[in-house]
Amino acid sequence: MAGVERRNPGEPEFRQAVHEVAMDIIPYISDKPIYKELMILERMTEPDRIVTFRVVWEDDRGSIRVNRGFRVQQNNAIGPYKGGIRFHPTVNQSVLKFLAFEQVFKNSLTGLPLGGGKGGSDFNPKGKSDREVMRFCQAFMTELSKHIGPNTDVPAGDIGVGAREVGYMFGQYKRLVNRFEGVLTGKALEFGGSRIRPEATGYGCVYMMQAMLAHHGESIEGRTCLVSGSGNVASYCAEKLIELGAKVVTLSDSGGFIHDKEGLTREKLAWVNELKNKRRGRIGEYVREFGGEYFEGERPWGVPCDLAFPCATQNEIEADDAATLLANNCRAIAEGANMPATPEAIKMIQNNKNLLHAPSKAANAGGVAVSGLEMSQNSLRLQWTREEVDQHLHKIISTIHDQCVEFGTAADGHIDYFKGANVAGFNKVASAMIAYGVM
Ligand SMILES: NC(=O)C1=CN([C@@H]2O[C@H](COP(=O)(O)OP(=O)(O)OC[C@H]3O[C@@H](n4cnc5c(N)ncnc54)[C@H](O)[C@@H]3O)[C@@H](O)[C@H]2O)C=CC1
Ligand SMILES: O=C(O)CCC(=O)C(=O)O
Repeated sequence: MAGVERRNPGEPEFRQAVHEVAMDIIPYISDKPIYKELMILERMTEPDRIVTFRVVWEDDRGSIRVNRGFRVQQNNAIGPYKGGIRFHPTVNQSVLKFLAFEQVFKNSLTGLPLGGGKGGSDFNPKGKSDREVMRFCQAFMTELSKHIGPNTDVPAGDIGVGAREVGYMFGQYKRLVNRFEGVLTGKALEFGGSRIRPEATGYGCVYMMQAMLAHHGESIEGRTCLVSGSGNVASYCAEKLIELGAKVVTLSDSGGFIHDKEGLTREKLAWVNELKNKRRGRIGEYVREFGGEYFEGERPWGVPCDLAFPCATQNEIEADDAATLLANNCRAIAEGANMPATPEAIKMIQNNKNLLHAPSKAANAGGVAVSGLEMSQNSLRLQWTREEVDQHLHKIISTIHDQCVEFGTAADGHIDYFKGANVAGFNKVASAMIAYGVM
C-alpha cells in the first residue's frame, strides 16, 4: 500500500479501491510465494495505460467549450478492456482509476473473457440540449476511436451515459472507421444491442440479493426495500423488486430522496423513467404527482427497511448511515452502484454478522456480463431472445454468488462476500498474468 500511495498522490478514490482489495488479497497470497515473487498484485494496481485528451465542442449559442476526456485501460490479461464511460462533472483520473481497477475483478467474476477499463469526461449533461449532447459525444468519440476496437477495448454506459449517448458515439465511430462492428455495448436493439442489457445491472443486483437470501433460507417477497438513485440501475432494480413482491419505498437523486410509504408501483416507476429520461427532471417532482415525502439534500438510509440497494454513486453510505441501517435491523445490502460504501461503513457492517453485504464487484456484475453477451451476439451476427439472455444472466449471477461462498466462508460459517469476490476475481487474472511471464 505504501508504494500505491506514493505513486498515486491525490487519488483518494483509487487508493480506497486498492486498499479494499489488498486487505483480502495480501493474507490470501501470504502462503503462495509465486504471486509475491512475480509482484502480481502490485502489477494489477498499475493501469496498462491511461489516455487523456481534449474534447472541443460548440454549444447552442455558438460558444466553444472545452472538456477533458479519459480512458483508463487497466488490465487485459483475460480479454479486451471492457467498462463503461461516465459523463459527470466530478469525473477525474482518481475516480476513473478506481472504477477501472474494480472492473478488472468484476469482469473476471463473470467468467467471460473480459479485461477491465473505464473512461469518461468531466462534461455535465445536466441542462444541455439534445444537440449539445450529440456534438459533445461526437467530439469525444473522434479522439477515443483511436484507442478502442472490438478486440481491443469495448466501452459502454455508466453515469450520464445511456442509450442516447451510446447511439451518438456508435454513429460517430462507424462514420470514422467505416466499419460496422461491436465496439460499444448498450447499443439499441436496431443496431446490434442485446435484449436485457438496459435492465441487466439492476436485475442482476436483485438476483444477487435473491441468491444471498436463498442461501440463508430467506426470500425477497414482502420485504421493505430502500433504493437510492433514479437512473438506469436504480429503476431496473426497483422494477425487479416490485415484480418479486417486495415493497420499494425510496428513490433519490443528487438533490434528495423521496419516501413513498405505500410503495412504488410499475406505473409510478414508468412515470419516474419518463421524468428522468425524457423530461430530465428532479426526483422531488414525484411527491407532487403521487404524494409521499421529499427530503431535500438527504439520503434514504434513515428509513427503516429490510433490504438496501445503493444504486446512485460512490461513497453514498457513510459510517453514520451504516450505523442507522444496523440500528434499524436491515438484513441485507446489495450494491448496485460502484463502491457505494466508505471503508468505515464497510468495517462497521462487517463487524455485525447479521447483515449480509454483497459488494458491487459481485452485485452489479450483471451489467457487464450482458455486455459480454452483447459482444458474443455481435460476433455471431445474432440476437438472442429476452428469455435466453435472462437465463444466462441468472446463471452468471448464481455462479458469482457460489464463488463468493467458496472463497469467503470463514471457519465459523460466516460468509464475507467482499473477501469471496476479491479472491475469486483475483485468481483468474493472476493465473493469466503468471502464464504470460514478466511483462
Ligand atoms: N449502467 C450500468 O450498467 C452500470 C452502472 N453501475 C454503477 O451504478 C451507479 C449508477 O449508474 P447508472 O444508473 O448507470 O447512472 P445514471 O446516470 O443512469 O443514474 C445515476 C443516478 O445517480 C444519481 N446520482 C449521481 N450522483 C449522485 C450523488 N452525488 N448523490 C446522489 N445521487 C446521485 C443520479 O441522480 C441518478 O439518479 C454508478 O455507480 C455506476 O458506476 C455499475 C455497473 C453497471
Ligand atoms: O457494460 C459494461 O461494459 C460496463 C459496465 C460498467 O461500467 C460497470 O460494470 O461498472
